Amino acid sequence: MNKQPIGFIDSGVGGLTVVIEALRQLPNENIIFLGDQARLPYGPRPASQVRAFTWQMVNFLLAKHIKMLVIACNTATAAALDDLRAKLSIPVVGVILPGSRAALRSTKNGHIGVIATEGTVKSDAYAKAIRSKDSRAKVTSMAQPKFVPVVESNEAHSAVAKKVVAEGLQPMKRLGIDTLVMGCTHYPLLRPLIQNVMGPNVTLIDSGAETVSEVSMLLDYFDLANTDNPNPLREYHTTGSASMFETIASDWMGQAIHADRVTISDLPTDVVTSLPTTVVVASKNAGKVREIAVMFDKLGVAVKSLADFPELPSVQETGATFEENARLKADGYAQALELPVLADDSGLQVDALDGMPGVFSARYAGKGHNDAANNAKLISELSEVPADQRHAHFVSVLALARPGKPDEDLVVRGQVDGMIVGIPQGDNGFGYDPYFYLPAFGKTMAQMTPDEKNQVSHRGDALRKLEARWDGWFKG
Ligand SMILES: O=P(O)(O)OP(=O)(O)OP(=O)(O)OC[C@H]1O[C@@H](n2cnc3c(O)ncnc32)[C@H](O)[C@@H]1O
Ligand SMILES: [Mg+2]
Repeated sequence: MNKQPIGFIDSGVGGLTVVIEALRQLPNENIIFLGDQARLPYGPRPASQVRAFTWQMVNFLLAKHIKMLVIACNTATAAALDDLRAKLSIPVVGVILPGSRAALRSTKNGHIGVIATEGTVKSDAYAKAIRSKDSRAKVTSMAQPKFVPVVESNEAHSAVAKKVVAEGLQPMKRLGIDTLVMGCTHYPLLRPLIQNVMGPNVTLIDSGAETVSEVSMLLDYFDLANTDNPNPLREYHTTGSASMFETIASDWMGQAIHADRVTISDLPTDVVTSLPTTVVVASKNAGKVREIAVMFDKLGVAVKSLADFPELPSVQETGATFEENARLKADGYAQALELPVLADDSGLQVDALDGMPGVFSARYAGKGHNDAANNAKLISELSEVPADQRHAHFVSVLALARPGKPDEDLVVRGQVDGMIVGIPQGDNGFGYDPYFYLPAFGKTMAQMTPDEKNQVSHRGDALRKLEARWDGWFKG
């Protein structure tokens, strides 16, 4: 379960058609909406400018820690979806593909009409998406530049709207289409008028509603759904007039809506780096990566490990302390990958062995070392030491590094105390776990479930310290 909000953006109020559907289909989700009414309409603008505006809105939402982004705007989807997907690691959902799929499901004669803004029509995004699924489909697209201004000036129910819609759709009527995609999230507000002009034999496709079905599926797929939320968050922001937004939104959503104004100059111009959406755990030890991923999963941050970057040269662990090695690994990989990197350097310190194996824990057995060989050496070194004098400590030092800032790592240390037993017990965990006995729990670390281990272990201890500080460190 993930309690972070889902972010929705649109050029204006039109994207609320998607939000309304989200409220219906996903009532437990926290929702933040931003409409860029001050710079509306997006339709006639060059794609590069739409992309730049879209990024500003996205940055605003990233700073609010969204777990998924919905581009509730066809023009912005056509201009920016690929770019956003390439650079963000939260799932990004656009409106064009879901709308295209629905149109293909609906059409019987294979001729689909699309009405959209100039930008969307020019991009040919619907025709491309529809034909990529069915190359025989015939798609006729037409720009309707007057529809968005009618909706945004709260005229959707007026005689003006009726005239604009009737005139705009005349050429569409003669084509023999049986399905019409409302390829702009503003258009569903004009739905009765559009249906009236097109007649009962043409099925209207509301891309927004289809989009929410896709959102719902992705929430399940990425295990991001919020299943228990008695007081869901509903936040509405506009770069234009809050009262105008409130009037249209309240009328349309059938309830009083409160909106906040965000001035354009307050929209971040750079990609927000306050909290990353992906962290690379710089470890080749799968056991460690599994334990660390638990915390980031909870924070909604995607985790990659060195296994995802097989070409990367290894950083040598030449330090004399856990901290030195953790920093070497975190900094080395962060500079190479240009991503935030978390490294763990950890090990076992046995009092009777003067703190050995310590930083040599992974390679204690020397050449050809592995867990079994390391454990065998440990037991042989301790063969003369009585059971009640085998005090030992697991230590984990975590270093979090950002590219370009090697001197500013966030470093935390966790520890757990126990005893080394002569007979291994338990199959969980990794490394020295079957020999590390915790008297207070009456079992070894390898007899604990992953959850239990995380609650008592050196790494769990360090991760909790990291979690408490990492937000401030990133923003600082
Ligand atoms: O350096 P990376 O790639 O992260 O993986 P590694 O296994 O080499 O990791 P270290 O250099 O930090 O060495 C830590 C060793 O200490 C041991 N160790 C650390 N944490 C442990 C844990 O939670 N349970 C059991 N053994 C652990 C284990 O043998 C590890 O290989
Ligand atoms: Mg190592």
